[in-house]
Amino acid sequence: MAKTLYDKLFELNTVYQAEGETPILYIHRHLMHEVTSPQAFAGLKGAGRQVRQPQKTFATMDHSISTQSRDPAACGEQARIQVLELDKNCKENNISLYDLSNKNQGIVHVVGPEQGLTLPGMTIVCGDSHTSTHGAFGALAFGIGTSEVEHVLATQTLKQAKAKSMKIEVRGKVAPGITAKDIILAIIGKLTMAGGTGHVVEFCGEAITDLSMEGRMTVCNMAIEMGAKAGIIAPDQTTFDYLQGRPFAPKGEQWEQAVAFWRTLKSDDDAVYDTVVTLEAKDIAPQITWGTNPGQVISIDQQVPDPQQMNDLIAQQAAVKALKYMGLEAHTNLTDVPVDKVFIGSCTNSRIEDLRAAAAVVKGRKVAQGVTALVVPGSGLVREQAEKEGLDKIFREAGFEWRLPGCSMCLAMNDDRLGEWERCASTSNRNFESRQGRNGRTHLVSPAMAAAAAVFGKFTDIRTVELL
Ligand SMILES: CC(C)[C@H](C(=O)O)[C@@H](O)C(=O)O
Ligand code: SF4
Repeated sequence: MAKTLYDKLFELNTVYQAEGETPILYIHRHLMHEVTSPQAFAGLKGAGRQVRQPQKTFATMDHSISTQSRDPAACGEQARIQVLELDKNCKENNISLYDLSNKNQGIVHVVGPEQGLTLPGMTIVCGDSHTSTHGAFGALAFGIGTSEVEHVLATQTLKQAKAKSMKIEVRGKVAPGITAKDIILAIIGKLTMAGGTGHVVEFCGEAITDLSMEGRMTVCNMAIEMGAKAGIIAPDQTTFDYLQGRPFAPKGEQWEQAVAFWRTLKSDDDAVYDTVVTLEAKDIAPQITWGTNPGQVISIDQQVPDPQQMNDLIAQQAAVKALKYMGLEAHTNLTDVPVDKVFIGSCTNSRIEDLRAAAAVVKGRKVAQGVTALVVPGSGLVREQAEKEGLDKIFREAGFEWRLPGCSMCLAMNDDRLGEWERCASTSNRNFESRQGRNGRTHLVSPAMAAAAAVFGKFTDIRTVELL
């Protein structure tokens, strides 16, 4: 029978299967950060068990750290304990750690691909929902809970039922200025935040294969925001070119063999999916969320929707509540709405291409009066590359803060957060109530749109902005 890419990845990595039982997958890479690992290590220790394959686990520090200083105590006692626990646990168990003094340190989903740890065909897990990012390489990658982290540490395997399959095809080419972030927000807008529930989503079509690896990661990163278990994109030459020469990528003859195998990782032409969704790329305009879930999204040239015009009662009630929280009226043009803060960063949009896109808009301009704007590179290597290209200078001269790598203002778990009722243009992936700080208001946008909001002081249609 014809197989989908997901079928192939699942079969390839199943090490135990029996009638009436949940299959068991082998796990190639276990990524880790300071927030979801301490209890897992404690559980393991309590049970007197060892880490089964420490060389397959890689850790970094990202959530509970400051991006203004490398002092582990900078974000308070709880954060300090988390960070030091991770350090201790990695040392005790021979696990590689990119700690705060390591130049490769950064957000776990930026670091993995960058190091070549993320390879096609692999199973990759992490105690973090945005592990779906790694699916951009044709890996089966998904977030797991803390008890599963413990299980993977002990066995290097995981019980996993097979999900349903969904194909999302984005046909044709996007218009100039439209980015991966706009594509995925438009998809979530169409499907809603629950549209992918129970599915592993394969993204395909010309607009997807046209994307760089950075763009593909942005798309798969947010698969989780429509409720999907994972997102995947079939590997191709773009994938191989990105990976070649990375520290953990295969070398020499092994590289050739690997690429030959990776080329087989695609859905058969006549493969059947449980759900199929199609979008036309040319219809996608710059996207911006107006509400408190990522499905509450519009094109920048549309007005904020009127709940009274919504047929679905639940959607209507959610919209009323969201508008109240966001301090917005129906029929508002968001291009009339000022912002207080701008956050360019997170595992969705903190890679070099994202910073280049933002810098292109910022160049020759200044951050608007009253706006606080920060750029937080996703990793030490992204930061280094950006500095080599002089992007840091462009940002600093315009009045942006240029930070050290970490999750920063994506979530209110460190020293960066929104003040009460502050409005933020953010390149991150979640906009629920208080996500970026108590009673903060988040609008999810692309890096170029965030940069435009910073320099014009209000949301701006990137298609109207001239590059200086
Ligand atoms: C802290 C962590 C468990 C969490 C996640 O799983 O996604 C975080 O990364 C987030 O983005 O909310
Ligand atoms: S950057 Fe944000 S979404 Fe990504 S792992 Fe960190 S907190 Fe989660």
